[in-house]
Amino acid sequence: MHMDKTLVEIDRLRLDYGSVCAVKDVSFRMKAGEILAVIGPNGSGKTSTVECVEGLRRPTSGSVQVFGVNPLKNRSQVYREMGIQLQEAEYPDKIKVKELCGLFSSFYENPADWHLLLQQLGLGEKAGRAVKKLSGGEKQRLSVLLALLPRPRLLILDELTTGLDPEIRHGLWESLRRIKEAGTGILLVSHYLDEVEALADRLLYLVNGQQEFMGTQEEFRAYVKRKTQGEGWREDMSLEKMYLLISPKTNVVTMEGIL
Ligand SMILES: Nc1ncnc2c1ncn2[C@@H]1O[C@H](COP(=O)(O)OP(=O)(O)OP(=O)(O)O)[C@@H](O)[C@H]1O
Repeated sequence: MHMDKTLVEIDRLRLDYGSVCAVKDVSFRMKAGEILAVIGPNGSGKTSTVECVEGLRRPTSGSVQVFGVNPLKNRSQVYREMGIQLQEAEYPDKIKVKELCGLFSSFYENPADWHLLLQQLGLGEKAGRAVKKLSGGEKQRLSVLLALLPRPRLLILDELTTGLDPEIRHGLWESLRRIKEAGTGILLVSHYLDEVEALADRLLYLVNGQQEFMGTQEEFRAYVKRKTQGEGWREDMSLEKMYLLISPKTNVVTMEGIL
């Protein structure tokens, strides 16, 4: 296994979209066999950061290395060992689940067994169904399956379990733990902090493109306690409660003036 290997190394990443600075000064390393969760409010730069890792965006400054190379310049090499969960992929109207699995498998030299993955993800019965006709949760699971086909060393998941029922969510978490134990690094973008709490070894917390915190869940606990100076603090707080305690307050819509 590649347990001791650095998978991702980001140094002082900055990404501007014209006059908008989406990512300001982000630096971290990610190792094989760890789950790193990227958290933060809407628009805080999570997807932009991850897209730099995927080699889809050119950093304005700073450097990004994946498997020791620049993912922008070596995309095909990197993609052989990177699995990306595509959120809003459009597929031909009539393509069936099994056809899509076969097609994606043909991209890789040694793909994972998609028949087995279909069973494991509870999609065994849907092999002959048109992808367009799957439910939201089924499409979501199919996107995870496609990301696993390259037997990735690095798996990138954006909003993994949106729209999934509790049983399937928990089943997926268990699968991810096994995948991690086998040495795959998982970069997880999520607003579901119960999911992050259950899975992540380390957290990258972004606010306005700035890296506010990077460290383990234990370290995050200490960080929140320090930052709030104990105000509103409780020792048994969930990650979500801690997050709410320190997150920038946004306007709350009330029904006054609407009704
Ligand atoms: N293609 C683009 N062109 C211009 N601005 C963009 C573009 N993509 C993102 N942005 C802006 O960059 C900032 C960061 O966006 P990004 O999508 O990385 O945030 P995010 O943390 O992933 O948000 P969310 O939680 O809503 O998915 C936001 O202000 C967003 O409006």
